[in-house]
Amino acid sequence: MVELTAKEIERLNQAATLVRDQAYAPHSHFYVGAALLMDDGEIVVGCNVENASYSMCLCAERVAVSTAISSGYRSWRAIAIASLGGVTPCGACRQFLSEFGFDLAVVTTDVIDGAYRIHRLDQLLPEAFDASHLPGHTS
Ligand SMILES: O=c1ccn([C@H]2C[C@H](O)[C@@H](CO)O2)c(=O)[nH]1
Ligand SMILES: [Zn+2]
Repeated sequence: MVELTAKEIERLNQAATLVRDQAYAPHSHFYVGAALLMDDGEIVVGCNVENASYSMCLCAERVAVSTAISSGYRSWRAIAIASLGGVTPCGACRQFLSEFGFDLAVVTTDVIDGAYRIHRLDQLLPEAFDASHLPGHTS
């Protein structure tokens, strides 16, 4: 399991909770913030972005990952997700996150009282499909 210090967890939860205020969620009114902890200690955030064409809604986790990739990052140690109830990522986001490694700490935080749980991505996505299943893959 990725080791996180209490300070790192606090910084991540704060960043995820703060960016949640930027969420664009006029349809569901379910506001989510996500924060990724980079290997260099930087934090990259994202919030959910909804659309009147519901299937186009973007989850906070995928926005954060896409922002990190666009900023030149390729790996990170942890993600915190702040929401009402401290929900775990949807199936699509579990798959999206898994592209960058299964040894990821997933911190799910309830914005009401700050209570959080720490999971590991491979626990949230057992028997995952990944690049090793593709034809021509070696190793
Ligand atoms: O882990 C989650 C779960 C849901 N949502 C968003 C998607 C949609 O905008 C709204 C309701 O599903 O919440 C996230 O961003 N992350
Ligand atoms: Zn999702």
